[in-house]
Amino acid sequence: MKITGPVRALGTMSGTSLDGVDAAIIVTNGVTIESFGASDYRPYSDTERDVIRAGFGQWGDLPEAAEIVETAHAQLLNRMEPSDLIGFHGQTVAHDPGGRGTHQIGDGQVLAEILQTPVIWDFRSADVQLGGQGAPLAPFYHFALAKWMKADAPVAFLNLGGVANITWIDPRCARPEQDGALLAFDTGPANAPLNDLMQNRLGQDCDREGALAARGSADESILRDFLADPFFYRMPPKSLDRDYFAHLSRAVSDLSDADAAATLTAAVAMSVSDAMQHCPIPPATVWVAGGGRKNPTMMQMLSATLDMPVRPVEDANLDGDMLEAQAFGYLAVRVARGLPTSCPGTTGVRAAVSGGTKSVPGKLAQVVGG
Ligand SMILES: Nc1ncnc2c1ncn2[C@@H]1O[C@H](COP(=O)(O)OP(=O)(O)OP(=O)(O)O)[C@@H](O)[C@H]1O
Ligand SMILES: CC(=O)N[C@H]1[C@@H]2OC[C@@H](O2)[C@@H](O)[C@@H]1O[C@H](C)C(=O)O
Repeated sequence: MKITGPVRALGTMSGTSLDGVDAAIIVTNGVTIESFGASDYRPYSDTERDVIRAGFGQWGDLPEAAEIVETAHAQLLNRMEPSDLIGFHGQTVAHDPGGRGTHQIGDGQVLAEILQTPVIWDFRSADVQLGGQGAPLAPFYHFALAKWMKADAPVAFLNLGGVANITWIDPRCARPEQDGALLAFDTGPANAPLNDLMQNRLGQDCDREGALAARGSADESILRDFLADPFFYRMPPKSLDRDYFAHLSRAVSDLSDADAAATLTAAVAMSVSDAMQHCPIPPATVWVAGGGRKNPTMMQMLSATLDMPVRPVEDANLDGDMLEAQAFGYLAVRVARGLPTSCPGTTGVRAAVSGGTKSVPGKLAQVVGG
């Protein structure tokens, strides 16, 4: 497929919180954003979630979990408008960039056959093979968003999913792979330890609206220990496995429910605040996407800890639930055009690289990047 102008790309994301699959249309030439299209969501059932979660931390084939991921995507995408190209992230089950690599399940060729549409997938492997972290990959999309927003001074995007990641952008640069245009890295936990606490103690999926944390007080000594973790002493780019900070849920085991939730919520704000020291200059605004922006206690703690405005991306007319899905639609178009999807400033890769594998209906997968 030769891309000369804007195409309709359908991007998908099945994130670390395992709530379900997001899908969103974006019209783009892989450089500028022309417009946003429809989006939709398909939750995983409890049984599906349990099967996928059982695969977390495993590096081998997970046929049952992979089929669940493929089927959920196929059901969701089949009920959406057709597109020219699909960007399929898959589901991350294990991530160890300095060691065993990164492992996303779900086969793009299967989706290409079912949906009769070209699919770009396996976005992270080429980056890891070239010495990168393989994550985060949304930063090249954040760069396009900063241009779309007509930002004229550095801004940051903060994604609060299971893990938190930040992208610092200098929109005065012409291209995202240019030196000094982007700095991106995972900052620490977002909702994963808090969700685990809510599940284990109260059988709830999350601290809805931050109501529990709002009633508690954060434990300063646990937070001090948390910030002493070697992860915070590493220079970016750096990335995290979802469960790297799982021990934090155990560290709060002697606290009341409310104090434990407050401590885990404060840990998110403290680690984002710690991350700011790496930004070349402070961003004018921190634009927040991901489920954590719907937690008012988390947002208040962030505002109290950071020295700049912290605003949900909705204030810029964006959909904070769909940013990651849009990102993988955008990146799919870049891969199809051979444009880079990561660079030293975003993943620590040796040089800018165009990752991804392309599968077309009826054909064997062919690597187009790397
Ligand atoms: N109303 C709400 N109140 C509090 N927390 C919420 C609310 N809505 C969503 N969340 C939190 O956001 C999480 C989902 O966030 P999101 O969908 O951004 O994660 P993800 O995309 O799966 O993760 P990642 O970006 O790490 O892959 C939920 O698990 C929950 O913890
Ligand atoms: C390996 C992996 O799937 N990482 C995810 C995860 O979820 C958030 C954070 O950790 C980020 O590094 C990444 O996802 C986003 C979409 C990214 O690549 O930009």
